[in-house]
Amino acid sequence: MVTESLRALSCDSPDGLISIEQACSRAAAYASAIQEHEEVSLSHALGRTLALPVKSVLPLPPFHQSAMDGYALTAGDGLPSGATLAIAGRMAAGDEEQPLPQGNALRILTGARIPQGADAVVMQENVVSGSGRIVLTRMVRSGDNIRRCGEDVQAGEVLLQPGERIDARHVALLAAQGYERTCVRRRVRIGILSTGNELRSQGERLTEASFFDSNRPMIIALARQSGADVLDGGIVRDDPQLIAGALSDLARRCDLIVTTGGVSVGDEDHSMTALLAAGGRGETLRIALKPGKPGVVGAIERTTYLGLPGNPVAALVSWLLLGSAVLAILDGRQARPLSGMRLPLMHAFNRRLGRTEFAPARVVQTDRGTAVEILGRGGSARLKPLAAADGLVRIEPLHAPVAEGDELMFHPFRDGFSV
Ligand SMILES: Nc1nc2c(c(=O)[nH]1)N[C@H]1C(S)=C(S)[C@@H](COP(=O)(O)OP(=O)(O)OC[C@H]3O[C@@H](n4cnc5c(N)ncnc54)[C@H](O)[C@@H]3O)O[C@H]1N2
Ligand code: MOO
Repeated sequence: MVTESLRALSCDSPDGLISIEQACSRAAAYASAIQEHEEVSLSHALGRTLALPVKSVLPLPPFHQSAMDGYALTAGDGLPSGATLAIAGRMAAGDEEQPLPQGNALRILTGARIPQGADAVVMQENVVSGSGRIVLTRMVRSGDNIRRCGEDVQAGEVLLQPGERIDARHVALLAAQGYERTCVRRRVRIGILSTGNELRSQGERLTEASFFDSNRPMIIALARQSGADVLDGGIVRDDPQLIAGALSDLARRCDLIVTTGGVSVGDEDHSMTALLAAGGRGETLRIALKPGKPGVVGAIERTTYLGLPGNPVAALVSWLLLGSAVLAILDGRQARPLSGMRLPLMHAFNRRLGRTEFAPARVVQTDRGTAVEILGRGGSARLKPLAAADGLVRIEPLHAPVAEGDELMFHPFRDGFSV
């Protein structure tokens, strides 16, 4: 096995395969951050990237408030179980403050302002009430069940940094501060086209040797999931001049152009030639990645170019890795690694050493707990296993063969699937 491993490695290394990290930084080197900002209402902020820091204008909570339904009282150095207090009034959330006479308690509900003089709230479960009074059944201490003004957020502190991708949690924080609008970066504009004489758009008639383009709809969907505006460049035939024309046209209107197909070594692989003919610059990559070995990265003036492989699973994996690195730069964000967890593989998986491999996999429950099962092994052109999978497993270059029970990193599609 060792001899076979060494042979596999020595085959790959002279090929000059670069690591995923090197490929991502090569791709990212052709991108620079979009500078334009715009103001959007909070209801349109989801998925957008903050352009400026957000400072708090209010302490949160804005006043001392009750954390429980119960009774507000003055505990001082502590009120023992058995202490009896008259109920002097009632305050629900949103009510004006009521006076609290010394030695009394005030019926109080969660979220209500703590009245002057009170320093604790006793939960209603910890009293016996009746005839307008309460008897404590537990010791009550000063500070019990009170949310203090500013304990969450202090006025004037920086709450969110530029580059933060706004999700529901950030919307909640901005809303709690009373912000109606927020300043975000302009959406990234991505032009997407497919190359290949064999490809047809949905609705077109298929010939004997043609089939429907699935990459462009997939990349459009992925780009939209990541919050970009998309320009659909259609299908372009395998002709370097035609592809160059389409690239020049998109370069005038987009921050990033993504093509699929034509990045390998075949006679009809024209991405690099077309990029140069369009006045661009760039390089062909050969990455220690399976699927997704070939790729072209570059730029036409200020527009970044990403040429992804034609095989659909390869296109998807390359987009998740290279696409996310480029988008992070364009959008002024930190590139986030795909989220994931380690899970055991439920079966052995034989493979060659040398490349990082991503494979569609589903989560299964076995007698020994949660595990993953690889689907449609090795098929970088197969869509059905991809659609049936819960995510991708990542196998490291030197992990071969993979034994049953070996732990692999599993990246679920639902989190981190948009880049
Ligand atoms: N001699 C070699 N041949 C190949 C190598 C290699 O190293 N040496 N690499 C293989 C790998 S790995 C991949 S991945 C592909 C990448 O090829 P291209 O990016 O040049 O893509 P094409 O040849 O144009 O297409 C590959 C495959 O994918 C189909 N395809 C293309 N576009 C679409 C689309 N929009 N929707 C659906 N399917 C698409 C295309 O018909 C081909 O079947 O090269 C290997 N070859
Ligand atoms: O690496 Mo290709 O990208 O196997 O499908």
